[in-house]
Amino acid sequence: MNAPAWTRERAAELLRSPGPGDDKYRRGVVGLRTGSARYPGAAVLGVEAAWRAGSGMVRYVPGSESPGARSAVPGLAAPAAAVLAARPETVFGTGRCDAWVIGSGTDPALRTAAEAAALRALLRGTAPVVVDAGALDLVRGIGSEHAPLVLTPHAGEFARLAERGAAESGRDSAADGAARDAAVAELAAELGATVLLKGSVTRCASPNGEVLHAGPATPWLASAGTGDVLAGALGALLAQHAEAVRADAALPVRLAATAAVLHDAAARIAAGDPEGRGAGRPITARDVADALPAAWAELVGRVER
Ligand SMILES: NC(=O)C1=CN([C@@H]2O[C@H](COP(=O)(O)OP(=O)(O)OC[C@H]3O[C@@H](n4cnc5c(N)ncnc54)[C@H](O)[C@@H]3O)[C@@H](O)[C@H]2O)[C@@H](O)CC1
Ligand SMILES: Nc1ncnc2c1ncn2[C@@H]1O[C@H](COP(=O)(O)OP(=O)(O)O)[C@@H](O)[C@H]1O
Repeated sequence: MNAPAWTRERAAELLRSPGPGDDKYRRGVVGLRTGSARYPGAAVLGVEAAWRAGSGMVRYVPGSESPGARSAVPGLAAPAAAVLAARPETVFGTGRCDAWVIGSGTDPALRTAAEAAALRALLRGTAPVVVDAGALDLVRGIGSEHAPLVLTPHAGEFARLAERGAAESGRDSAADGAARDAAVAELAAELGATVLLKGSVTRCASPNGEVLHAGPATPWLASAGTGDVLAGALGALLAQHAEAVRADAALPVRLAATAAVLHDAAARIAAGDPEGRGAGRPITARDVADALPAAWAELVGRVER
């Protein structure tokens, strides 16, 4: 049986617009502990997307790196400086957060013990956490008491996490779609976490076996950094619904699929590819983040395409 497609209409129902009783805190505070000396750009992309997907406040907390951590290029700005330059609205340092994004732009091989402990504390907290890229390996072994988690692996990361061969979880094809759905649902059940497997079709599974499809997305999305944008946007949506997420175990998988639909809608606008079949023009991850507000308006029906 095919998993249901998460439609634009269903996604729009979860895009929460502010009302007169809102303030920046009530609208949702998202914290990002992402990026590194090696990958400062990933921090910028996630922060940008978190703002552009409707957060009331975005906090950025640089991870602690060993003194020997090397940037990819000597003299490259540290992630916090890059975030500040790109988005001065961002609030730096710790404070109350309704949801977290961790792992984007980090390499587990370079992680310090102090950083691992700080990330495990978030994973064992109460605020929902988007677990991306270099933090995915921390999920195994945190125990059964943990925050609502949404893991966002690409196919290579999924294969490592699920301890499967890449061929089993790699490229999208209709023939093995059902097997891939089953593999994503199995991992979600095993880890007690929502799993969002990125690809042309993004597959989202809840621990209780619900699987939703978003896409196929515009193939222009297959570009470095767009996953960092997705993680930031998903963090924003989780922060906006954080209280409901703690009460309703079915919500994270729907928010994950909503983030994927919003992300694709932004990429289609940026690329000039409304049908999502590869018409239009090349885009960058930053273009996708910049188009999130227009995609939001399009989904909630405030503007024509
Ligand atoms: N501007 C930036 O700072 C950017 C930083 N990035 C960060 O770079 C780090 C490394 O991420 P990567 O994904 O490149 O490397 P990884 O080391 O996680 O995975 C790449 C390996 O997985 C395999 N693979 C299989 N299926 C794949 C798929 N569908 N997509 C990608 N790889 C697949 C590749 O062949 C390759 O061997 C992450 O922390 C990521 O967040 C990237 O997001 C790119 C942009
Ligand atoms: N062929 C494709 N068609 C449409 N979208 C794709 C395709 N391949 C990848 N994507 C999307 O592009 C994004 C890539 O994310 P990811 O692999 O994490 O990249 P990065 O780590 O460089 O940010 C995901 O949202 C994924 O769903």
